[in-house]
Amino acid sequence: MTLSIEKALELIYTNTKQKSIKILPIEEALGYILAQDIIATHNLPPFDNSAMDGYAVKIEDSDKCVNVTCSVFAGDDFKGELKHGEAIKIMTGARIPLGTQCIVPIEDVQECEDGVKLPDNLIISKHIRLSGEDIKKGTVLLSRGDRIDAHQITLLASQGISHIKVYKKPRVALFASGNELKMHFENVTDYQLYNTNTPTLLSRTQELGCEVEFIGTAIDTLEDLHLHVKSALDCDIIITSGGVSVGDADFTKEAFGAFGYEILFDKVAIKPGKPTTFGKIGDKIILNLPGNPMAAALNFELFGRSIIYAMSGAKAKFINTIDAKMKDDYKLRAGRRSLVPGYFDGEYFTVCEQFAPGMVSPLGSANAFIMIDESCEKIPKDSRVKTISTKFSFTTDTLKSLIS
Ligand SMILES: Nc1nc2c(c(=O)[nH]1)N[C@H]1C(S)=C(S)[C@@H](COP(=O)(O)OP(=O)(O)OC[C@H]3O[C@@H](n4cnc5c(N)ncnc54)[C@H](O)[C@@H]3O)O[C@H]1N2
Ligand code: MOO
Repeated sequence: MTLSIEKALELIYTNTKQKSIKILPIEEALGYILAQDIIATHNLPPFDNSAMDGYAVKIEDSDKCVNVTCSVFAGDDFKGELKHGEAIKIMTGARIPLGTQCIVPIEDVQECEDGVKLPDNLIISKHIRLSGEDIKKGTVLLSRGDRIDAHQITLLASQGISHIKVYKKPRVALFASGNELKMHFENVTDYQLYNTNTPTLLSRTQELGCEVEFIGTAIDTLEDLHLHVKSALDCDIIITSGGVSVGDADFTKEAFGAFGYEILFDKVAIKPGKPTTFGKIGDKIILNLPGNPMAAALNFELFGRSIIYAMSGAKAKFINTIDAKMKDDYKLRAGRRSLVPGYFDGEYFTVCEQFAPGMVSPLGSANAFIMIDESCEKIPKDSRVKTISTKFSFTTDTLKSLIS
């Protein structure tokens, strides 16, 4: 039965279990998904401090010449107290001396006989960074399901957190099938071509934070396919390409069948990508993509990416879109949801000049695609479309419609 994309994605999300957890030092946690909430254990800044190199002074000394008694540097444990008629020279980040009411930047004072002449417009608390104004002890800094990027590591380090609980990365096994295929490091003859799907999926799954195993390229025999399936079964997700159509050498589903393949869908109302197949062997998730390179790549972006997000433990596990305006009119044949690759420049979406399911060239220039509703025959220039990025990960914690 041919399934709608919505139903297919629902089956993916309901059948994919998230990974278990482990503990990692934060310097190794980049790209992982946090498996705990992080609560601030202390204020940041930890103490009131100066935002400027300048002078710690009292408001009532505005427009006066004051004596500079000493200097305080960041990292000093200065215990003295500021008195009327005095200034303490202070550096950015140094703890504010007791009795300070504001900081005057160095460039705002003039030298005078007894020290420095203060301006006449002093404002209470000016240039003082208050303890806790950035982070308050007890607040939730990061939540379970957040993806750890460089700036999340900033927050963790700011709290002196050395180890965190994360979800293990999904382990993906990849192989392609086809007698005509050779690896990029082999020689091809005039009736063969290079396997481009597996290197593509290998790179993309790595980009998406998976640990990846490249099993190889199978020839179109059940025996060789069985060998490849067996080698892939110790991973969490197996993604294949090719051999899912109705040709006499399309054995992929049959080969998985020998291992107890429970197929959850094997036809989707989408163009390209109709024969995309999804299912399980025990708790292993299987995605069989069509062989045609552009079809495989774009269908991976919908189904493969959703499997990875669902397994990753990420809170924002649903693909999200970015609105764009159509650069030009675009006409198409109605009847099936169509995936149309193109380039999103931040404002406009330009459809690739030429594309077809079996091509690789559109993948080089496209950075996004749009999924067009089956009822649509024309998208006018300047109309709004929802682009699905293939270069960035825009995700959301609520399921959104992806259809333009
Ligand atoms: N009678 C029908 N024929 C086809 C149908 C159909 O419904 N009825 N569907 C078509 C559609 S749609 C697709 S998509 C393809 C999918 O076929 P397979 O998944 O079985 O893929 P293959 O036949 O193995 O290969 C298709 C095409 O792609 C090239 N290919 C395959 N793998 C790779 C790879 N790893 N790297 C580069 N190129 C690859 C292969 O050489 C073929 O040209 O079936 C249609 N037929
Ligand atoms: O729909 Mo196939 O997946 O044309 O290329």
